[in-house]
Amino acid sequence: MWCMYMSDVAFESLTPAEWFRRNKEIAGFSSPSRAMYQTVRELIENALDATENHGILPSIKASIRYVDKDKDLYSIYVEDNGIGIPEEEIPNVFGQIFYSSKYKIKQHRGIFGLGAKMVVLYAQSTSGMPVRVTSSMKGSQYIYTYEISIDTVKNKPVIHSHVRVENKYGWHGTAVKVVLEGNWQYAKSRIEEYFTRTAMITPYAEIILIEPNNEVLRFNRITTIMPKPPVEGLPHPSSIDLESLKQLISRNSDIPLIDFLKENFDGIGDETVREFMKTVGIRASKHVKRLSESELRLLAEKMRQFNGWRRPRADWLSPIGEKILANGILHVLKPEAVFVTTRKPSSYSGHPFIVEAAIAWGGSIMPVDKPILYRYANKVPLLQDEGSDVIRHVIDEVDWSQYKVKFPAPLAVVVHVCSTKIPYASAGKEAIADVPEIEKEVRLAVREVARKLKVYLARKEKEQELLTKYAILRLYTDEVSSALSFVSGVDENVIKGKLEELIKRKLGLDIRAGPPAITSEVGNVAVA
Ligand SMILES: Nc1ncnc2c1ncn2[C@@H]1O[C@H](COP(=O)(O)OP(=O)(O)OP(=O)(O)O)[C@@H](O)[C@H]1O
Repeated sequence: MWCMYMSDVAFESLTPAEWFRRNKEIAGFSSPSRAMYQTVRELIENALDATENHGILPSIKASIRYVDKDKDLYSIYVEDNGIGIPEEEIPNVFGQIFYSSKYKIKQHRGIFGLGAKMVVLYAQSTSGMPVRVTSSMKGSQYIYTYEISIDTVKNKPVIHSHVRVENKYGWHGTAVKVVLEGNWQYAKSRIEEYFTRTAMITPYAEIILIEPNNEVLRFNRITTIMPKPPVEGLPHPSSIDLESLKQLISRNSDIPLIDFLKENFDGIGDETVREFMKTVGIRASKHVKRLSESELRLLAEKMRQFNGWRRPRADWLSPIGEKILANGILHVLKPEAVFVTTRKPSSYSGHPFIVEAAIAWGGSIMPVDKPILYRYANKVPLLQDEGSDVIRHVIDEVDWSQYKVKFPAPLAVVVHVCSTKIPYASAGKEAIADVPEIEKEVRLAVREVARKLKVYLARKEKEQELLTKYAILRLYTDEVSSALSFVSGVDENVIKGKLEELIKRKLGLDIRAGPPAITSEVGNVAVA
């Protein structure tokens, strides 16, 4: 019976490409509209990584066009002016799942080495057409174009065509075109929202989207100041586990443990390493390749537990920065005032992170019953799964009345978390998990900008009170001046002028400033 059962069970192995072809929804390709949005998102994120992370001001052109309206087939095209992709790498970059240049300790939008391949897989599963990739590296003599699909059984690229032309005008960048099944009607608003939210934190980018009906969504570059690109970092000792320790040792030459630690980790200086070695009980001069299994286990455990490491460095991060963030928000949301903060670097489990927060108030922001929340992780707008995001949880617990906010109120809150490892709550990369250290920093950041808002609202309230008092007193000046002029014979206008001066002095208003008015705060930026 048992044997029969066993003989009924057939085992097989799937390549990552085949597995993801069967489980597209895990990567966000769950329906034609969602797939359209996800495609745009993956391609735009690659385009931004290829430009700003290399100090290039991004110019991105995207278009979505009908290919066959009856069959819901669309072409999606995204072109950037980035560093380009080496010619020989293009097939693997678009045709092999888990192939990436971003498996590094450094802040990127991309992390998995999956996005572009999911786009190709979805396109070939729906339209049957390969992706077309055109690219040229900076300074390259040629522009090369490939047509590629994925052999999912082998997880390898299939090259349909490969041409090379002379690069006459020194173009560099990458242009990707795919044809896939979509649903523009349902995807439109989410895609437009994605572009708008992206533009809000990248005011140094020029982004254009041409929609199927030829409508154009354009975001002009309003500043040429960009965040400093991140540099590549080393792992922090408190983020290490046994397997990563073994891998690092196997990639190294057989050197003494103390040198291995100093050379391969962030935050380990001479003094720290000496202190640490006292807690481990392994000889500092022992060569790493001679460490036994139990010594390796002990070492990894002690590295995670030791409290004396320096904090992870934040050079691997690239926060947006207060001025750029304020500029972007003013440009896109057009509020009356904006308050911004970039917090100092912090860390969780050995991963550095920085939280940035902004509050935008009034102007074109419509009054709502709870704050409009704009969430970002590594400069990527998060549009889905808001309910499971730590940022939403923090915002929900804020008592806004403490900050003089009475709902409905024209209040938008922007929170950006950047890290070498964003702890996403799910594979869809749409929500940040509840990590206590991140939660605390988000809370502090939001409170910091909320306090600025409170000061601003208190000042406005006072101005409003003065305005009302002035208006009431001003009602009587004509009558009183006329009566006093009649009794004293002094010119009525002279008395009126004196009376107005007196009122202003008593109300503490600037006499030269003319009648009081709420000062225009359009464009007011307060950097907390
Ligand atoms: N427009 C582009 N310009 C330059 N390089 C690109 C571009 N698009 C993709 N690449 C290269 O292809 C690699 C794979 O991209 P892919 O979208 O599959 O994964 P990823 O961006 O590394 O991670 P994720 O799956 O999280 O998006 C990138 O790491 C990058 O090196």
